[in-house]
Amino acid sequence: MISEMSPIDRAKFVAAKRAADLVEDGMRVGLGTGSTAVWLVRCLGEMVRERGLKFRGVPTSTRTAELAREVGIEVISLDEARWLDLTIDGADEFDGEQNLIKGGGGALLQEKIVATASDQMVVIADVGKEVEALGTFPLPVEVIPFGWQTTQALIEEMLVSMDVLGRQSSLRMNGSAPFMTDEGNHILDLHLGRIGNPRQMALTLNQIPGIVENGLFIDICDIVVIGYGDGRVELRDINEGTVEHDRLELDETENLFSDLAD
Ligand SMILES: O=C(CO)[C@H](O)[C@H](O)COP(=O)(O)O
Repeated sequence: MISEMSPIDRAKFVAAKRAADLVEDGMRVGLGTGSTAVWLVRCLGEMVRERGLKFRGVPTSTRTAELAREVGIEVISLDEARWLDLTIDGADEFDGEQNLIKGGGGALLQEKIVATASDQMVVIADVGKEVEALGTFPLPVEVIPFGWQTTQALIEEMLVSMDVLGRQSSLRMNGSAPFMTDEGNHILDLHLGRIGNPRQMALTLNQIPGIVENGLFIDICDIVVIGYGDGRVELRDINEGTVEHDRLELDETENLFSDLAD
């Protein structure tokens, strides 16, 4: 029931629900990873089952692929799709230019490949993800396991040369073992505090051997759909320069939530 949802979950849900309405018959759609993306996939599954929506989804992780199949979405690989109409995904942070930090769920590599192969990337996020400058959320960097400590040392040296204040990094763990991505890599989380020049940071990081990809998404996101705990939704389109306001009626949301929770 909606009353049992925390404001943050409600905010994630309404953003996901609004973004699901952007999916049209015949589209090839990238499906993100994370708790907000879970709502998206459930909403889309409901639209497939109840309204006969016909689209094909390209998941950005094995978790999302499993859920998508479970809710009745036709799943194809990126190579089958080749190019996508739309990707809808969550984010850990977004700034006023719609640059992002992603990878909190460890799926940044597939997420970046899929988003880059899309005509449009739509981010769904609760309002708490908006920041003035990226970097409060630790920046995830995917590294290959071979020599990861050397890669970590090179990253820390690079941060010193870039005069970045926060230079600490930590290997992401899953219990007592290093976290493994879908590609069998590790994640280093960089505790930077504030990233003054995200574009330069993204380019410089990717020049270090051993780094597969970093979680900075620069100039990739076209639309951000921001959800609020009271059911309000704001849709910002950076290319069109438009801002649209909407509100999901809580009764409607409540019904959807209890249906989808089943
Ligand atoms: O980048 C991601 C996964 O790699 C997620 O999109 C990001 O972590 C946001 O997750 P959530 O919707 O659970 O807050």
